[in-house]
Amino acid sequence: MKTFDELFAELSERARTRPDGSGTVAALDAGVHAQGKKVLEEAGEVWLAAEHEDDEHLAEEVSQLLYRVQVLMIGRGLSLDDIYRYL
Ligand SMILES: N=c1c2ncn([C@@H]3O[C@H](COP(=O)(O)OP(=O)(O)OP(=O)(O)O)[C@@H](O)[C@H]3O)c2ncn1[C@@H]1O[C@H](COP(=O)(O)O)[C@@H](O)[C@H]1O
Repeated sequence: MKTFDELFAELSERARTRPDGSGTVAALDAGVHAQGKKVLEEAGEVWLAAEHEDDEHLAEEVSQLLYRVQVLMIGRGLSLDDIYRYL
């Protein structure tokens, strides 16, 4: 189990060290267009799960959306503070 900030730190480290076999490195290399499509895809799955699935399934979909948003943020070079100053 990890928090939003801990996942962001882990993904930032993946971006920095680029370990073999990392899905995050592949997602970053795919570029902002592919990253944005993933965000939209996961957002749609969250919406559908909220309407039709149980809490467990919904929570899993939300976790995937958060992951995809973090990949897009790191791809564009945004930090957590860049976001938090608007919350
Ligand atoms: N939290 C996640 C996470 N959430 C979602 N995903 C990716 O998103 C996929 C699920 O999304 P989809 O529904 O689009 O499934 P899919 O279409 O079969 O996936 P793709 O073929 O598009 O990859 C998963 O198979 C993962 O590839 C994640 N990949 C990694 N993490 C975490 O990120 C960290 C770094 O991971 P690596 O970079 O892979 O080492 C680790 O802590 C992981 O647990």
